[in-house]
Amino acid sequence: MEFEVVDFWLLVVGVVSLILYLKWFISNLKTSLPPGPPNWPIVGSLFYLSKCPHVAFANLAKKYGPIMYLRLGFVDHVILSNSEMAMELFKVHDAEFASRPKMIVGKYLGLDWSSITFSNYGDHWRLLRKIAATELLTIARINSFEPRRQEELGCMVEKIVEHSQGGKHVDMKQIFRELTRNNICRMLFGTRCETAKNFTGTDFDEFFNSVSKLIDSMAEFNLGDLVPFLKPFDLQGLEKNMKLAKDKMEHHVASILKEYKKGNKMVANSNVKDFVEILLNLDEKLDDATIKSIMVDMLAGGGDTTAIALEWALAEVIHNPEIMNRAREELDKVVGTNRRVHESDFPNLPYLHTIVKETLRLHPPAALTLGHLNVKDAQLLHYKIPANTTVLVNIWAINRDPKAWKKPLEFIPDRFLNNNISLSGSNYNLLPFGSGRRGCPGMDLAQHMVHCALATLIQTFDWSPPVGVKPKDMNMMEDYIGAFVVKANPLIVIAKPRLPPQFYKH
Ligand code: HEM
Repeated sequence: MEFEVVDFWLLVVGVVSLILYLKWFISNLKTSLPPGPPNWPIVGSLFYLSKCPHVAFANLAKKYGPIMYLRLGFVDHVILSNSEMAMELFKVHDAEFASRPKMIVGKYLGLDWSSITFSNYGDHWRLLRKIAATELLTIARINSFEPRRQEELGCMVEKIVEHSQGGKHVDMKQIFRELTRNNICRMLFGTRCETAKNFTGTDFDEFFNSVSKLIDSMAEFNLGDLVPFLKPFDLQGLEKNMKLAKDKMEHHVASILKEYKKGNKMVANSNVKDFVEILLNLDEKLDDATIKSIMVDMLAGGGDTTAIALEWALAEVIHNPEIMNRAREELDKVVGTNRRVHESDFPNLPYLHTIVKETLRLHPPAALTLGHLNVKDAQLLHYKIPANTTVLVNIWAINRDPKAWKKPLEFIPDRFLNNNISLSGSNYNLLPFGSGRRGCPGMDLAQHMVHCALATLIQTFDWSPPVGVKPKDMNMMEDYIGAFVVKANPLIVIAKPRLPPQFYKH
């Protein structure tokens, strides 16, 4: 009898243990890490990366799938490479993955991780995003700066004429950089970069060069970020250079801020409010450090990204003359040839919109999102994502996914005619500005700048590739510099004025 009772209880314990084990086993199976390449001791999967990480990740994804785990040094990374996975992140788990990895570059470019871009998901970031969304980058505010953007376009047109005198080739990369940098400076503090120099001694070429150096260091995987015990040694010398660049960058924004605080607005009698003025007069009083970090966000986020998009857009329409002709026909029909195109014409220029969308699909300046980080253990689909994983979305791979786009490597603006696929991040097959709460707050401004400049260029000049190069033979190769996908060869072209002389005087 006793034996029977013992047997019974042994059986119960055995069955319960088996059930618990099976449950644990199945749940572990269900929440394993995503698949990925082998991880070697210390270096992890670093060997699989190349100069163009977005291309390396896209190639690895062909083997391991659209959600992939890599350990880079000591840091867990997950790479998402298709629209389903992007939707899973941005729509289903957006808040859980809304923090940022504490990368060394954030200390310098993000002024101690205090900028919108580099700060963690929390109250400070929320306040800054709110200010950006409700005070600085609203459509009404963007529109209030249209006269300044038009003046800048006038300067750009004049410069192109000057540079192309006698049939000389024009370096558009340089021209676009100046245009977008001046546009952003004029929103921040009213004046062009050169004028700011006369006013405060601020050398904005030096400022932007410092920012570029800091952004360049983002493109290089910093060993100090990946292998924490190597951080103090700064083996690549990156941190030393970042500190130098940050000191210059901060000095320049501080000198502008100082003038404003003394009551010296740079453009007297203007009824358009500059960003710095707005930031100094908010109901929530901001300290200088916060104002400086927002200034850096705008100057760093908005300058070169937009210039790169413009360079690709103009390169593609010169490379595809039939597209250029159709865009010009549309402009001539809607705007005519008696006045320059205005931003108010945009709703009537649907073909122009398709060119901009197609440019940002095929050539998204930011190939990867910035790192998204989960502070707690989380899941994406049924995969386990350990706390403090850096999640990157491969925008470049998604925008050219053959499952989502027909002939994905061809430049076909028509694919956006008669549909309302938008660039705003609601279509997960097209994510040049990211999506969700960490998506780009400057996307409307960027689109205004690109549309307006491209329309003006197509309206006012005839364009051709350098002598001896046919449009179809133009070099459209990509390179990855400073965390951006740029044209490997700067766009150097021939521009011939096509309208009466008054169009070219500013
Ligand atoms: C064609 C131009 C631009 C492109 C392609 C672009 C793209 C992006 C992308 C992909 C992100 C990262 C999203 C993520 O991590 O998920 C981002 C973030 C950001 N962008 Fe842009 N951007 C552009 C223009 C601008 C402009 C004009 C500004 C401001 C004036 C700006 C300010 C920012 C800021 C502050 C962030 C960080 C947002 C956050 O962390 O909350 N960007 N942008």
